Amino acid sequence: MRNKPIANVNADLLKERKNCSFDIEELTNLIDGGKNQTARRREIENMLLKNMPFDIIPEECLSAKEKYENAVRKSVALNKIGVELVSQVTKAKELSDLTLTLRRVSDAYFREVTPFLLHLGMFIPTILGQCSDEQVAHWLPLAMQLKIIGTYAQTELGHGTFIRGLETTATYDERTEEFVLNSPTLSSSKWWAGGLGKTANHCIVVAQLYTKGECYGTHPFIVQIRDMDTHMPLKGLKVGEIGPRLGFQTADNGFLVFDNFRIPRDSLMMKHAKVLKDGTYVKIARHSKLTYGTMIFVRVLLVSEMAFNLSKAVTIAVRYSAVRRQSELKPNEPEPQVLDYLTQQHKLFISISTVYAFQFTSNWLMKTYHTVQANMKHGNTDALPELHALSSCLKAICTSDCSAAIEQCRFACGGHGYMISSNLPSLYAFTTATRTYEGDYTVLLLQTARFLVKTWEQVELGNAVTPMVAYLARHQNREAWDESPEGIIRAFEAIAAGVYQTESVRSVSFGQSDAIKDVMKQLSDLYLLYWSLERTGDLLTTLKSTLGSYDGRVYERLMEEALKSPLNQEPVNESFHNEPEPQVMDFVSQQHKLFIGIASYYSYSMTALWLWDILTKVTSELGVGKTDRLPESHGRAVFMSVFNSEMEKSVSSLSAPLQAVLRQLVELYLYYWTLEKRGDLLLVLQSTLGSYDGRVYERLMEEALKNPPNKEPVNESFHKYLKPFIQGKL
Ligand SMILES: CCC/C=C/C(=O)SCCNC(=O)CCNC(=O)[C@H](O)C(C)(C)COP(=O)([O-])OP(=O)([O-])OC[C@H]1O[C@@H](n2cnc3c(N)ncnc32)[C@H](O)[C@@H]1OP(=O)([O-])[O-]
Ligand SMILES: Cc1cc2nc3c(=O)[nH]c(=O)nc-3n(C[C@H](O)[C@H](O)[C@H](O)COP(=O)(O)OP(=O)(O)OC[C@H]3O[C@@H](n4cnc5c(N)ncnc54)[C@H](O)[C@@H]3O)c2cc1C
Repeated sequence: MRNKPIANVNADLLKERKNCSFDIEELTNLIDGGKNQTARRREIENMLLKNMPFDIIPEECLSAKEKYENAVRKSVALNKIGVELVSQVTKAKELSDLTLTLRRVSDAYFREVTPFLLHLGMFIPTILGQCSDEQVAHWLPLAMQLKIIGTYAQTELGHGTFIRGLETTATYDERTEEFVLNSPTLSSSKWWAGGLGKTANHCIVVAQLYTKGECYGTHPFIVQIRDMDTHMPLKGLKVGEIGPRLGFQTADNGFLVFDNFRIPRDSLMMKHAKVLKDGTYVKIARHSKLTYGTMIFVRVLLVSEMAFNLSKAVTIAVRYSAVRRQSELKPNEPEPQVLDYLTQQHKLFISISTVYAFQFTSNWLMKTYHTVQANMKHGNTDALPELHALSSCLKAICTSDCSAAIEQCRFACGGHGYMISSNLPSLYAFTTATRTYEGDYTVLLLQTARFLVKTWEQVELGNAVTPMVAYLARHQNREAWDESPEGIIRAFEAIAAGVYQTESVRSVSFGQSDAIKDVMKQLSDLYLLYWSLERTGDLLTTLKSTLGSYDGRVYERLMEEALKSPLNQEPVNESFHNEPEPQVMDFVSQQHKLFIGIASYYSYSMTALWLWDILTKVTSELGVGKTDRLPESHGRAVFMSVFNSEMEKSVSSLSAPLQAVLRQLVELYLYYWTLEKRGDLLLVLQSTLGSYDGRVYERLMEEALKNPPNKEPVNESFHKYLKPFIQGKL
């Protein structure tokens, strides 16, 4: 693991490494958190790697059954050493460093994941976060020493996102002082829990708690599911593996069905609520969502997990790009390294800076998490809503960006990137799942939006808000976003970028050499510039805001808009009489994801027919242009115009309703891509720099003079605040 000299290193790689402008060891220390941490990490890694058995046949060449068995074999070997190491540690910081090192080694050890992932990642954290002190004293040593192996079964066939809709019931029977677990419907079957299929003998089960005929909502229970000796499922349970999936092949994700399965009263995890022997329900928590605590913890963890997984993918792709040579640029000269192509750098360098963005943000987020936890120990839950919003938003964005970036890394490796042995497909499969599990991307962004809207209301009322969202109250920033979902999301992206910038500057401000500082600054700038270019359309959008209009008629405009709402077009909504659960198809965000697929299908089929006739012409046209973006726009324009015209030709003989549907698809395709690429469109069409007459400087000045702040020589805030402040009278 240490940078030992290795024989037969590729000459191009050696050359690239010699060009490095900074000391690699210094950067390694920065990432690890200091020299001592680097040394300790290497010591543990070397010890583990020396003592662990390796694969004889590559994991990917085994059958599903063999893969699972091999994963258990390796997990046991790793955990045996892990338990030993953990038992030697006394300080909390050492334990957290060790746990991270074990997690990272485990990552290098398994191409897929260990079946113990949920035990370490959710079972133990839930014991810590949801059990009473006595329960922790009982369960934690058993779990830490792996005397029991647990998992976390919350999701059911019918519900993952909507936790309050879970159907598994835990009904208290005061005669026997037991809870009775039942799965009343097929859709209430627990589904997905990692390690449940074959490995775990204990399980945290989230179920609706009933006592004395009342339902008190979802609560976590700790439940033994298999015999400790025979490992057979206990009577009253149906348990198994859910079947092949994308990635997670060795995680043995499972299902679990209860049939009048009895568990003792103290199986209820009683930190936040308890049920007394006589069945009385006692609420302890000061915040109703404290039972969701493990999810927050894992969302926080995932930011650093994404940094790590992307760092692996981009290291693979950058090394390979240095080695790979392709195309003849000048006759009789060597083919260039693909890393030298600007387009290749465009694909890869953003991933490098993203790794640092995620890692610095993750360090900060973890600190914030611990601070909020410490406050909650003293009964103060004030910061929990913001932590929830922040961890939801950062989890959603980093998992989504990470899987997209890993896919870019794979593209950057051409055909060989498709090979399982490159590890890029496995990295992609693992990270793309993170976008869904522990809270779906869209759903978590909507949670954050909910928090931002509430904060915005406070800002409007002139009330104080927390420092993280204080920018909402500043006039200039208010103009940088609007109240649309994209605007709200963008505002939070701005926070993430801001954290990265301040944290990276803080982390490199002492100790580190100028060379490292320069590189970190470049990476930070790249990240900010990349995203401001990616989101040019958003940045250029006009305000479109009821709150930020020039004339300040905020309340009038809010009322006008409210009256336009379809909900206000009928005095009583039908949900008053009847409240069906919505189909996910009814969510506009879901339709946004799906309908473009239908429209694209028709667009591609129409264009394919047309393309067949004029293949040669199109091929030469697509060759025009020097960057990725122009041909992409060109290709899209071709799809749009062909789809539009060919569809018109072919629908004329169809019935009117079908014609209408097909025309809607054309419109959807055109509008979708207009919105997706509005940055490109606005840059081309509404630019001071790209006008037909080339009067760039004149136009820049004209635009500047139109700027409202230039309409008055001195702003009134000078008299109100700045002057008294300067004169010491404030
Ligand atoms: C290796 C693989 C491992 C994978 C494992 C898994 O996937 S395990 C399975 C992982 N599964 C998932 O991750 C499932 C994802 N689903 C969920 O997390 C939730 O069901 C939900 C958050 C979407 C909605 O929950 P809901 O319907 O109960 O809530 P609501 O929307 O009606 O909002 C009411 C209020 O509650 C607030 N609030 C909400 N959460 C929190 C919180 N944690 N803290 C603090 N506050 C929170 C919210 O802001 C709002 O506040 P306001 O505005 O009234 O002041
Ligand atoms: C690899 C993997 C491992 C997992 N491991 C575990 C585990 O160990 N334990 C466990 O309990 N669970 C586990 N899960 C389950 C996971 O937590 C859920 O799949 C996840 O929370 C999403 O829920 P869902 O599947 O019900 O999706 P749904 O909520 O049904 O989502 C379907 C679509 O509906 C949309 N949608 C849903 N609600 C809304 C809304 N309110 N507004 C707008 N759009 C909405 C979503 O955006 C999505 O596009 C795992 C899942 C995976 C993929």
